[in-house]
Amino acid sequence: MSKVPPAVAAAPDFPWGQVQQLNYQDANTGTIVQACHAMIYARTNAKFVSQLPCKAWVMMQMRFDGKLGFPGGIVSDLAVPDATLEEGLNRELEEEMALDMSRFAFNSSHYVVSHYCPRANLILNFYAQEVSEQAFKEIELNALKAEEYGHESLGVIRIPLYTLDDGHNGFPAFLQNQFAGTSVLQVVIGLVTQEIFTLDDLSAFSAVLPKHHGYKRLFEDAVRSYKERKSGNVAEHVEQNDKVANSGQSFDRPQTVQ
Ligand SMILES: O=c1[nH]cnc2c1ncn2[C@@H]1O[C@H](COP(=O)(O)OP(=O)(O)O)[C@@H](O)[C@H]1O
Repeated sequence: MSKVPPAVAAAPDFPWGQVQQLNYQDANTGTIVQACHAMIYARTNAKFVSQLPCKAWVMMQMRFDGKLGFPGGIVSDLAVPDATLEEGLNRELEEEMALDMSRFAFNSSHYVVSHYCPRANLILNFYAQEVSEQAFKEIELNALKAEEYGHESLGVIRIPLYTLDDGHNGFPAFLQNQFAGTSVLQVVIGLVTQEIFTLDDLSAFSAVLPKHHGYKRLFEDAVRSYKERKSGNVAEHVEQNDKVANSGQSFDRPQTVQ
């Protein structure tokens, strides 16, 4: 029988201070390893134990490594060399969650933000898609039938977006889990850009949000550039259903978005 390795201390925090935001074009034309992750959510009037408004159902998953993350994965080992990020994301979601591509395929209109992490030499792209409550429940149930269920993914979860009377249990306690990659940053960016939480709502959780250098700036930059892009007030351009293929250009100096 193999010996169980001793438990080691928690992995160091994600190096927020080094992480840079990229614009969509730079992310989509890079040759650096890319990962895409997706937030699927439904707005709801449902209440937790008939009392606390849930605001929305937002899906994450328990990963094989014991951390929470959004469904998705590495996409730059694309089976089809010129495939777009969204094609890679959709392939991952089909494998990981058996997501029905005839109804819920992601495209560039769902794009939210990209971050480059020099330490891992990895670009992390983030998408969000709203579905109906009914569709959300179907997606949850269907995820149990996915090829990777029980391997890469140990099951989808809903984020508890309410706070219990003690002021800690619910969302504040949830934020104290361990999160893969940039996913805790993506949680707050997703909630605010998708207008599930306002900035005021979020400020109530400041005591339990990461305090590390760079984290707050990354959050603010992401929200600002998302809003500018959606209002059409920015040079960066993400057209629905466009086909920006990996161009094979080198990509050694990612640019931050101003
Ligand atoms: O939800 C997420 N958001 C942002 N980064 C993540 C998330 N989940 C995993 N990561 C990071 O992305 C990288 C690839 O992740 P993942 O394990 O999903 O891909 P893979 O299953 O294709 O290997 C890892 O470095 C991990 O830290």
